[in-house]
Amino acid sequence: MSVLLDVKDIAKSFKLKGHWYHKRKLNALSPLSFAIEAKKTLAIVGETGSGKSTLAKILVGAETPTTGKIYLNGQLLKNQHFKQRCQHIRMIFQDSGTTLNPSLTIQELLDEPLILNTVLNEKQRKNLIRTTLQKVGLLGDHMNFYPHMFSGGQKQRISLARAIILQPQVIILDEALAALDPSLRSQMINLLLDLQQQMGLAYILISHNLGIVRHFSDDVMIMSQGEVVESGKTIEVMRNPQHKVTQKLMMSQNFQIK
Ligand SMILES: Nc1ncnc2c1ncn2[C@@H]1O[C@H](COP(=O)(O)OP(=O)(O)OP(=O)(O)O)[C@@H](O)[C@H]1O
Repeated sequence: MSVLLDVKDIAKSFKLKGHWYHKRKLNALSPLSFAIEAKKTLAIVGETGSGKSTLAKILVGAETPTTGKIYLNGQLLKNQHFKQRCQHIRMIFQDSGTTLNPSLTIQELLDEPLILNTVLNEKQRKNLIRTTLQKVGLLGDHMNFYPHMFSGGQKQRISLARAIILQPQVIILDEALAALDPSLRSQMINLLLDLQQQMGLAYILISHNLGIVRHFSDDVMIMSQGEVVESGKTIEVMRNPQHKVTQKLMMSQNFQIK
């Protein structure tokens, strides 16, 4: 398998407010590199403030890295090409479902990215919206409904439909499964795994929950204070955690693999 997303030496520092002769900087991310293949999932785990969201924002183009480069299919992603970036790398948040604009129908919500990013006519867009809703386990006719007519789990599926409608290659799941109860969560994980195979997607899973990370990811990166302290195959890292941050995380969740 060849590399889909190649992240090389990405770092980020924020300038903090201060006197002009005493400007302070916060290093949110020290230079880090990783690569993901299609149909694979990389989990990013770390305590609060470890830099996970900053990294995710850089990947989707919402933050500019201080240094480093990102390649998708061998092509350098330019920071200013936001449209190209958001077509290929999409993000779903924990509360994505609740942020759906309540005054728009599902059809209008899913039509927005298509109008902005494609040259499809109205009929083609409507057909694509119908098939995308079916792909995420909803009905084509749900396009005429409003967000408040859906449950939390269904709203998360609508966010997923919005994320996949432009046929992206990478989806970042930022605690996207955290708010779901265990049975809805496993349904959503199975759906995500099916879509991964069908569409050749790579996932980046940001999660605090080591149970989800173990079930869902192939590889894991453990972060602390902006640095990757441990990384490797999820099962191997969890069987034999080397770094004290990983060990502490596992102990705090009473998590053990024999
Ligand atoms: N816009 C910003 N300006 C200044 N500092 C920032 C900014 N965004 C993030 N930071 C700082 O960068 C560091 C990393 O933050 P980040 O949100 O990436 O952590 P995180 O691992 O996602 O945490 P959480 O799990 O709580 O979301 C923190 O110290 C944070 O305060």
